[in-house]
Amino acid sequence: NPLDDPTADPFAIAQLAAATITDLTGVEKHDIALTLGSGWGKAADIIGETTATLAAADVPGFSKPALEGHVGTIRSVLLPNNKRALVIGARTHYYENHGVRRVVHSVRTAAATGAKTMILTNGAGGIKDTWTPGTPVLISDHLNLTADSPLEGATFIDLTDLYSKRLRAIAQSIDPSLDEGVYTQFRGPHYETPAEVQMAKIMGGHIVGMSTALEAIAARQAGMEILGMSLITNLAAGIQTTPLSHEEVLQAGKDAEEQISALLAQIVIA
Ligand SMILES: Nc1nc2[nH]c(I)nc2c(=O)[nH]1
Repeated sequence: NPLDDPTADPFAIAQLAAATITDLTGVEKHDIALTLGSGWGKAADIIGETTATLAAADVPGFSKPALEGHVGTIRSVLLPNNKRALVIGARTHYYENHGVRRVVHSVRTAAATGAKTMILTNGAGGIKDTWTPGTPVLISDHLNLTADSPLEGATFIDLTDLYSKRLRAIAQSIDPSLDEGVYTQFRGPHYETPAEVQMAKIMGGHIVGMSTALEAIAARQAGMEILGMSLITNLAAGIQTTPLSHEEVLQAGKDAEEQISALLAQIVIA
């Protein structure tokens, strides 16, 4: 992967990836980009008409996803409002240890295709005990516990309103029942101990996950407006009495797919 060369320029590789996407999809410019996390995969099918599906591995800087069941694709979707959505189903997680440049490459590539809005979705654990598995929540802010950043050098970037209040208001106008919470990105791949979940709670976190925060910082650096949404697929360790199971996580995502895909379909054209 060209991004594994420490002397490479990640922004040049994002431009190359964007040019490849334009060539392979025949679409000059994309207006909005979505990264679909666990449980959100179905959204791509219903937000509009997919006119091209690329294998992520065919686009410079992308690689085969580590999560089973996550087909590594990049899709160009024509929305009902004639805008173009780039749907990235090929997230690289920080826990794969390929470095933060690979984690945020999809966001930088989306920006290079012209997208001004970045929708970051994920599956996550819930700390609020009023949430049940299958509940989608808006991300209002984040706690970045990776001790890392996609920014290099003296790039001091403001992160206030990182998760756009304007886009959250649009989402809540579509579904007034949507709650919101602070997303805590842990490095993973292990889940948190109950004590670590309590630590996140004490620090003001409501959601625990292993993605999104670093991608959001890179999206802000690229000047994009960001909407983050988590599908609470399990209550975080210690919040619920039974131990976590990956199967439960996958099932909760499946059950919620219809509702959250319909929600996204309305948000992208709002
Ligand atoms: N860190 C963390 N990530 C997750 N992803 C999913 I799905 N559930 C969890 C969780 O409970 N903790």
